[in-house]
Amino acid sequence: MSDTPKIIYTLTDEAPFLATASLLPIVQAFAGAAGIAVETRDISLSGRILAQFPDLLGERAVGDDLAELGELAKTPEANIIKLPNISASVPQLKAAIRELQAQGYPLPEYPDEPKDEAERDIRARYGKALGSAVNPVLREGNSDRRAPAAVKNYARKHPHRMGKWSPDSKSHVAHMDEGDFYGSERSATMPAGDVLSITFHGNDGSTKVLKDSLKVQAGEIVDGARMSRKALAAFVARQIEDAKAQGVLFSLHLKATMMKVSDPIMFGVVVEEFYRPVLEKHAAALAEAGFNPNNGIGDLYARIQSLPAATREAIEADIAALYAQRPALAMVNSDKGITNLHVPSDVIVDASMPAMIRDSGGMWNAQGKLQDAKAVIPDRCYAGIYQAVIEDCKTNGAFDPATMGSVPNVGLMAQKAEEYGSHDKTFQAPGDGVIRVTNSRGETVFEHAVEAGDIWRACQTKDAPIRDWVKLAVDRAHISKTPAVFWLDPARAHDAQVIAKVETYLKEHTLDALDIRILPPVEAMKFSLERIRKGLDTISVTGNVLRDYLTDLFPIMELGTSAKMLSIVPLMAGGGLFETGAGGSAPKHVQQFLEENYLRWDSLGEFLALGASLEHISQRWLNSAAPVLAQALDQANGRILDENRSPARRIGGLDNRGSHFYLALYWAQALAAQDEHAGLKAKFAPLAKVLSENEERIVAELNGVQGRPVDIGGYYRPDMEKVSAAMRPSRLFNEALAAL
Ligand SMILES: NC(=O)C1=CN([C@@H]2O[C@H](COP(=O)(O)OP(=O)(O)OC[C@H]3O[C@@H](n4cnc5c(N)ncnc54)[C@H](OP(=O)(O)O)[C@@H]3O)[C@@H](O)[C@H]2O)C=CC1
Ligand SMILES: O=C(O)CCC(=O)C(=O)O
Ligand SMILES: [Mg+2]
Repeated sequence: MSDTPKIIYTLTDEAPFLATASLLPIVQAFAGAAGIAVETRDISLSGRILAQFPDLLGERAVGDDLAELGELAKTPEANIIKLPNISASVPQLKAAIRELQAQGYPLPEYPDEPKDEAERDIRARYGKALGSAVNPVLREGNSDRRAPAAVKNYARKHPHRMGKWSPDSKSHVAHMDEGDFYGSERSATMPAGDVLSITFHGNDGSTKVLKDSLKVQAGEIVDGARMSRKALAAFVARQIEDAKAQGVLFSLHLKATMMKVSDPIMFGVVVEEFYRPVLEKHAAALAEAGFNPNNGIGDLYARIQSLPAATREAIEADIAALYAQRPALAMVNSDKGITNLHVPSDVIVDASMPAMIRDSGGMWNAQGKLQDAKAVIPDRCYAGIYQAVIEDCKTNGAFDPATMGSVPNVGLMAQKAEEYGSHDKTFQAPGDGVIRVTNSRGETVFEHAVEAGDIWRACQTKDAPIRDWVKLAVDRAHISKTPAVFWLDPARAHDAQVIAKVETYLKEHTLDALDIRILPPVEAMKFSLERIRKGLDTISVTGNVLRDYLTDLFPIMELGTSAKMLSIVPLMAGGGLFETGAGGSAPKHVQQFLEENYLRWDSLGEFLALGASLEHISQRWLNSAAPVLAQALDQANGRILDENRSPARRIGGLDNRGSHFYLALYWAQALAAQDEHAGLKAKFAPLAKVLSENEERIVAELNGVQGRPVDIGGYYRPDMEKVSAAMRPSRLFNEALAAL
């Protein structure tokens, strides 16, 4: 371990990046005064794209910061604060490439259909920046996400608005009953380290190696599952009819960002079914334009611009006519006519389903009104949990943030666990036949019959992360004296293997006085909901996907947003990764900022992550200032909540910048008031004085800039100087910090 503690603060995208321009100078000033270095690393989408092309960029080449942090995460030195970043869909990736090209970076076009080796190389490099490319690299530990007591108490005292639920709501979840991943899953625990191969054997006698040299460890769980394309298409066709018959909105909820290979294909199947008559009629023209349904109907509108006007108009007219026959689509932006099927990354299940449940079970229709909706979540593995919440709300009404209990989460995610690590093992069957997994002796581990176009995927879950996850769950149950439920389904092949391990590893711990259960997800949901309505807490101990889903669902119901969560990843090598909240990059916030110079991003998640990072330093390094700094920050966070210094949603009040000023003010005041560390006291007393005396002037300077459009020179790679100027408009405040 080095002598000087260091925090790595990540530069990401969109609203969190803008917020960083204002918050980071404060963090650097305060931490610096305590002898803690704060460095930055760029893991933004644009930074990750540029890092793939050092050979083309000459002097403008940038380092691969993400790869560096991925290595750091495997060491005890790691102390990383990770803000949310864009997990890009193909349309977002292309937009970022266009912007970088316009800024003079000589990047190649994204090849949709690579024609030769050079284009395959370019596509592979861009592929590294696609989808959820950051989190799996950094997450060398399991996750511990919860609402800190101060935040939960605040939410109870100041409950956010929840939509009313009617027992007559027609909203519901629709899932497949056969032909999905759930129904076909096979799973095996490896008796010894081995090297596996995945091969397609066609009914016509052909064979194709899909993946070889797949290393597995002793005790590792390996699964395979298949989604039938035909069954999916037939299911979707029935749901379109049913939505029309019931008069509800049709909506699709997937995770095309994180499940970057399988889910865009499923998205494409739904787009094809919904628009089938038009796509069939104009098949030749659309092929010529290069339309790919996996990129959404937005891709069609973009592509047909290249077609002759008459063809384009005919296609547009046919789509308009089709809408009259189809059920209404849920909208992402009704003012702009952007539907649920426009872009695969616009509706992301972890955030979209909680938003629907928070809003009375409705989604937005084309008239900008809430309407009951059918939520299509094709696979059965997790769809049922949302239906359980919907049924509960129909029976018992909306949840009440003023009285409801809490469901914190301990999530298995280390080392690319489960589905979220499956991208490099996900394939579309090249023909009818069998996909077989074999070991190094040529024996079959398991196999699936497939038809052309089926999605087949394998997942890996290593043993050490499972053992660590069980320990983390037991520790949390002890610390918080709360029942803990493992959400595992014995009827699912993978879960059955995990249950066996959980039962083994639970024996390593003292479980006296603990209430620990293993329940299938729907039962676990019902159990937790029953308790939450009584104001009781229940720890959810889940696999990677449910970790993602539940850490948006419960915080959004309990706190209004997942941004206010503490999200800690105790890294298995001893370091710490501190994520901010569980939510995303909130692109809506950037739009508001550009139009009216008002940023409503709430950085509470960053404040909490910083506190956890400082506590980590206190435990690992000999630094007498860190615990004092952490404690003072905790007090400041409490005051931010109590005195309502968080950003308001609408222009006029305090925004992100104003809330950062109050953080600095309260933090400095707490440091000036303490007597544990004389050096810090002496350093911060003058700052506390200047900020207190000038509170009104500084707030006026910060709020005075609101109301006019602002230019930051780019969306994916804004101009740092312009961003900094926009986000730090108070000279007085800047000078006070600089004087520290
Ligand atoms: N960890 C990560 O890196 C993650 C990244 N993402 C990425 O984020 C982008 C958007 O994803 P999406 O699913 O829309 O989810 P978001 O969490 O970005 O947005 C959903 C809504 O949550 C609320 N919200 C989230 N964070 C804050 C905050 N700090 N302050 C105030 N409100 C907040 C807002 O709701 P309201 O309007 O109701 O106030 C927002 O519109 C995508 O590019 C996605 O890939 C998504 C999840 C995690
Ligand atoms: O990596 C991503 O794309 C999203 C991560 C996420 O939603 C989560 O971990 O909660
Ligand atoms: Mg999530």
